[in-house]
Amino acid sequence: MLGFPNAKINLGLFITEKRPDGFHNLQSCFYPVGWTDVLEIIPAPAFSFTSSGLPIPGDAHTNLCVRAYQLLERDFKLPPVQMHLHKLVPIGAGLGGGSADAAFALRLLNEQFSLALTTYQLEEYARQLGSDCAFFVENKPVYCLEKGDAFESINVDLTGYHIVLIYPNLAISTAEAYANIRPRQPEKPLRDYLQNPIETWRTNVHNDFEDSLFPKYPILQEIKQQFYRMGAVYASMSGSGSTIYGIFDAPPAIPNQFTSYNVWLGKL
Ligand SMILES: C[C@](O)(CO)[C@H](O)COP(=O)(O)OP(=O)(O)OC[C@H]1O[C@@H](n2ccc(N)nc2=O)[C@H](O)[C@@H]1O
Ligand SMILES: Nc1ncnc2c1ncn2[C@@H]1O[C@H](COP(=O)(O)OP(=O)(O)OP(=O)(O)O)[C@@H](O)[C@H]1O
Repeated sequence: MLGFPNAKINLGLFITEKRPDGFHNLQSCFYPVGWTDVLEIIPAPAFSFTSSGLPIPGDAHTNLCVRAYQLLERDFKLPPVQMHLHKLVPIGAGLGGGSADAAFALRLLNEQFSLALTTYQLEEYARQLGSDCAFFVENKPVYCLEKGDAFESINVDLTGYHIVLIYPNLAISTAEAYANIRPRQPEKPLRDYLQNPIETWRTNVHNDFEDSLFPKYPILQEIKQQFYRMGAVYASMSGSGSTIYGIFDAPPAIPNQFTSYNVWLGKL
């Protein structure tokens, strides 16, 4: 069985407080984008996991796809499988790539072996693998609260807009990015700003990670500014970085200065 675990972007990211468990409460809108990995899971005589494409740091035994299989194996008698992941979505990028792989592994195993898990049950498993992971079960635009794993519906539809994502070959660890954050309570909930037209977002739909990461990595701010010079209706960093995205009315020409970076262009 074949799946295409996709990236997400954050439309705004307010980090509101540090929690007693060490994690942070946040407000964000997660929005799926079409930059994908490829994940194949087929029944096999013995369990195996292999990957190709972008190198994934860490031992293959700890890959999130393997951890998804092991999590379900605790509760179900799963037959052995051969899993292959072709990695295309950059890592340490704020795009939730690893979380998407894990969620798609859960979804594919559920289907392949007719486990009959509901969306709610799949989300419960996904939460154990990462804060971003539960989003990829339903994989539709959603307003996120708490650790990024509690959802409310929101009326944000960017269908028809063009998007450019630039990963400037700079991996940022999520844990490290959170460690340098000073949480703040916003004047108004992010949801209120997102309900206004996208043309107004530039002034108040903010990613709080930009405040600590832009001074440290000036290239990130340069890309964002370049997107606005190119006519973006909205531009921002995604998640804990380092990917910067720009949303456009029409597909833009990519300046030469970006050709050495990992660039993805598509439609929302
Ligand atoms: C930055 C975001 O991508 C926003 O969408 C997510 O909050 C990150 O989610 P994620 O990559 O799934 O993160 P996890 O694998 O759950 O956690 C990695 C580390 O990030 C920190 N972390 C993560 C999520 C959160 N709400 N608060 C945190 O403080 C913790 O130090 C944690 O040990
Ligand atoms: N399938 C996978 N894809 C990517 N990283 C994985 C995967 N499985 C395990 N990992 C581990 O997770 C780490 C990346 O996590 P991290 O959360 O920083 O990046 P991300 O997947 O780009 O997501 P985000 O930055 O949005 O949180 C890697 O260094 C790697 O050790």
